[in-house]
Amino acid sequence: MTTTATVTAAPVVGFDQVSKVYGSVRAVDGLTLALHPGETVALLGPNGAGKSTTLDLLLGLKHADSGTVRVFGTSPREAIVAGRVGAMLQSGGLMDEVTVAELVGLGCALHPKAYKVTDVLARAGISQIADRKVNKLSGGQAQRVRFALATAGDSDLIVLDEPTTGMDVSARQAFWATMREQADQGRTVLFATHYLEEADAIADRVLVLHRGRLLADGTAAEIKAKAGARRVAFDLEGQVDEATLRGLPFLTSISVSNSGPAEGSVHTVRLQSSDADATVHALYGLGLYPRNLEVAGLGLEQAFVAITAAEEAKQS
Ligand SMILES: Nc1ncnc2c1ncn2[C@@H]1O[C@H](COP(=O)(O)OP(=O)(O)OP(=O)(O)O)[C@@H](O)[C@H]1O
Repeated sequence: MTTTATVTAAPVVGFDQVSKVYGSVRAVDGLTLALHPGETVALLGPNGAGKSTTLDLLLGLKHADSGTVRVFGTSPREAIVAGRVGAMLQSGGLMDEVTVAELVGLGCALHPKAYKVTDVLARAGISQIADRKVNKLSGGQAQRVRFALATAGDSDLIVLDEPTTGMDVSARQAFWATMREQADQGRTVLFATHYLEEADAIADRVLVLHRGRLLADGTAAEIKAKAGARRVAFDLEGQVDEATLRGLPFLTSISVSNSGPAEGSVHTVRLQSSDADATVHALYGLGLYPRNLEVAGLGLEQAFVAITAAEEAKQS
């Protein structure tokens, strides 16, 4: 992978024991992490986990109560003034009474390493609405304008807070194709999302935040493995005693649905187990004959739910 980022010893982003407190809420709690050049990193976490606060700290929009935030080895403000960071935040921030072209033109004018306005509009897929007033845009179009502002110049780090919320499927695909190009040119991309399939498909690295702390940090495959559980699915013919199935060892969840042509003829069982081999062994031990048996790892979404639920259980 080529890199346009200046090679320095400092990471692209460095958080060292960073905390941010609102009253009694520790939105970010002793967070330490480093992002490296060329990485595409997804920031995941349930509502209120501290994702937006983390991005605001990184962009210098909020200040840490303790710890240090460095961006390219400098303060966030210095990095932004130098044009090294492009950002797309969740909502607000678009001036109403200007056209799309005027607003993007302003974004370009403010960027020390700006691209041509027409190129920025084209890349974000908004050339055709360039003359439209910003307050007349649909939600998905407004997101594209925010994306255009985040890519108005040649930044080394692009920060995106829930960038595809409100975009339709094709807009979302086009958005990620553009983002991939940015990453392939060596830029570091950090995005917060609730769409776990996007994180799975796009990110080289996934950070899971929970109550302001880093709960997991690795590739999507590592996060899935960390959840430890596997999915098992099979069909059972004839009458099924659900209570017996619920007694299988190592289950973390189970659902039984009627899937045959006649009521009660075939049941499809889907379960999660922390030891799938032992669960399946016990199933045969009950004298049952599972058909169409499938054993698979967890998807990122299921792994995320399992990891955060386990942490909730530990803390309560
Ligand atoms: N300005 C504020 N004043 C008080 N509390 C705040 C403020 N901003 C955030 N919080 C609280 O800090 C915690 C973290 O919020 P944050 O918005 O960073 O989470 P998030 O992970 O981005 O959530 P979401 O997925 O819902 O966008 C939440 O409990 C939130 O209520």
